[in-house]
Amino acid sequence: MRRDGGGLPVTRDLTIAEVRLTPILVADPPLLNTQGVHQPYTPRLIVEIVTADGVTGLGETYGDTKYLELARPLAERLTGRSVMDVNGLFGIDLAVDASRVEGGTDAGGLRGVQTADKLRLSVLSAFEVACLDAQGRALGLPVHALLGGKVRDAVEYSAYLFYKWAGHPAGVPAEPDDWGAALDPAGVVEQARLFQRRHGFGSFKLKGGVFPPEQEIAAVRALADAFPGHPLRLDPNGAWSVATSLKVAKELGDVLEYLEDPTLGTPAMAEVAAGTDVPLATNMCVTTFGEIKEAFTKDAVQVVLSDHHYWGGLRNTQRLAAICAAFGVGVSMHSNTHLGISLAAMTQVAATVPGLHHACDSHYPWQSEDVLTERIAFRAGRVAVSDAPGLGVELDRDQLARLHRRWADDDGALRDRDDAAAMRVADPAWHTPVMPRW
Ligand SMILES: O=C([O-])C(=O)C[C@H](O)[C@@H](O)C(=O)[O-]
Ligand SMILES: [Mg+2]
Repeated sequence: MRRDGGGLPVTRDLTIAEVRLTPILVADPPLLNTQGVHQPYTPRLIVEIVTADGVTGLGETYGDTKYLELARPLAERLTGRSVMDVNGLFGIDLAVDASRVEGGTDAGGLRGVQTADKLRLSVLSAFEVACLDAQGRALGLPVHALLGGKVRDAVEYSAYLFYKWAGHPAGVPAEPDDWGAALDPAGVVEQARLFQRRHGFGSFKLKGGVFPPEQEIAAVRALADAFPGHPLRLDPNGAWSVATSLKVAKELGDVLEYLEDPTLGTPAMAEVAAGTDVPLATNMCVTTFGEIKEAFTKDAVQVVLSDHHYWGGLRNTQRLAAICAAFGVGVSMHSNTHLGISLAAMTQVAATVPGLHHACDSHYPWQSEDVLTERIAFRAGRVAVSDAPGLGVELDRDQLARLHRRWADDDGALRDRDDAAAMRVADPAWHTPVMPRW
């Protein structure tokens, strides 16, 4: 903190002087889910908020077109506002065209209802994180201190296992990956061993809904044999009927920490919850504050996966966690594909949530690329909570420019996530399956 001649601290000028938005395309392996497969590159948006003092705060969110179309006019309205005025940020009317969103099919991301307000929050979250990062850098405080202080020094993450091909289809421009194929129980266990060797993970989540339930039951059994006593979770993104969900819960009840979104919709989840003691988790039927009352009064879910991107930032994540605690519902953390800015933000807010008793999801190990000068490390499956000012990360501008050029050079085919379109490259007859599939 600079001081004047009399030794008194000089207040910083935290007025927003500039906002920079950089859409990028990030390499992604051929990860399979119930909608299809990940495209070779996924869109993300990097937000920079620069104060009159020259302090730059960083944020990150989805980079698909519908998010960009909201972020751009928002960015133009921020100059002259203070990075301290985060409440004011959420009061800005973004005039979301609901017809562009509601009722839209979820072409990728598998994160529940599509609403105008959720789209708005998914954009604002990146600006909130950037404001908090700027505040912390200007005041010399970590973001967790701005959120009330940390209750843990490290945040545990879960190995996010996927069925995957060895590589993207022949002829498709893509970055190679060194994970190999995982299309059966042995492949899933080998992938889990790699996650453990590389990052020390002790908790394992399998993305299911890809193969018939019997095969996924066998894969989780193989994981339980390979990692006895370790927390395991399975997530088919609503691919099963109530009856199938109950069958899987019965078969795996002795080894599952929780069963995530076995079926679609709160009523069906409530039916499954009434028929099993296996805790049900969700990032599909409770993804907005408006969905909490029905789900909690029906005991449809026992764990809600937060996600600061679509819940509307770090402070809303804390609010969600407090509501979950009030109802005796657990809280964990969801992940879509993301980079280090978001991992830093996830870790800062997770550090402040007392009732966080489940390892958080993160796709970060799948991302061979990042826009930071230094990758964030998992050690013993945990990320140390940074006490550096702000988020504690620095932008690698050369990397940012390279990934932006990839986005600029794209003909539009990859600027919006579409797992079904990616699958049709390998299987032209593929269409997003009607749920429930089994
Ligand atoms: O937990 C989840 O449902 C997800 O992370 C949804 C994601 O879209 C995941 O299925 C993926 O990235 O393929
Ligand atoms: Mg999920």
